[in-house]
Amino acid sequence: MRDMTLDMTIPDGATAPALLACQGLSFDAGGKRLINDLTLEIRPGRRTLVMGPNGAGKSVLLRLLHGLIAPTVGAVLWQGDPLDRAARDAQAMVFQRPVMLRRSVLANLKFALTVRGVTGAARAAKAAEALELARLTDLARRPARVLSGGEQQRLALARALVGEPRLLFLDEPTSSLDPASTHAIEDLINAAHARGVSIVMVTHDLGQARRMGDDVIFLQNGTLAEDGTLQDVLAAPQAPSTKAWLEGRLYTAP
Ligand SMILES: Nc1ncnc2c1ncn2[C@@H]1O[C@H](COP(=O)(O)OP(=O)(O)OP(=O)(O)O)[C@@H](O)[C@H]1O
Repeated sequence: MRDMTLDMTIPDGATAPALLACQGLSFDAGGKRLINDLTLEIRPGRRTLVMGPNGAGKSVLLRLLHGLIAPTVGAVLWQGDPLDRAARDAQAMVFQRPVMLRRSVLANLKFALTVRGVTGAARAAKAAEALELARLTDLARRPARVLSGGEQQRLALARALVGEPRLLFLDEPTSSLDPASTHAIEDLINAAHARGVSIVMVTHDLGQARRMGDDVIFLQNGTLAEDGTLQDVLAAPQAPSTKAWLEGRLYTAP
């Protein structure tokens, strides 16, 4: 895992240049425009939440930002340059339902390290450290697929973090977990954030948003309804759709 001393060099995300940015980003599929003319920035050292109603395009946006799908119009920039292999290697993504190798917990972690070129004693040490961090040491030899949902998600996070990403995408990582497992995942995410990992997370959970969010991006029908600091947006939402969503109402365009 990352050296704690690195924390001292992390710039204040509120003023630092964007880690990720896009301008006029659009994505079409199935004859529909799913993401429409999005311009936004992800700032380093921040926990950015992506929120909005079902079908707003949150998952599609995450896949675009992570380079899993290519935009129809526009480009995603990583520190000002087009997304390339090196930029993608500096990122990781955890999905709502993690996909595990049909091998042990430890083997899943070792595989992730091997893919990143970490082998031998360094791999063993990093895998052990990740097991400890995710509180999975006692389950190291268990087949990953028999773990509970919460344990699997802790493993998915540990597996994402062994690559020491600078940016971690999370797509509703706790939506199928109970409160205790949710807190364990939130603790892991916050520990990574404290070590300097920037976070972009989709969530529907306002309580989680209040616990975890620095910035927020609100989507509505593939369009940016509103973005800003979470505090500002929660205190005084500007877009009617954001206001309706926060009040638990169905938004109908005027
Ligand atoms: N490859 C695709 N082809 C056609 N339509 C797609 C494709 N991928 C996503 N969609 C559609 O795009 C819309 C946005 O999907 P997306 O999964 O991003 O929504 P979301 O905001 O993450 O929703 P939820 O909160 O329900 O997870 C949906 O209507 C979905 O059916």
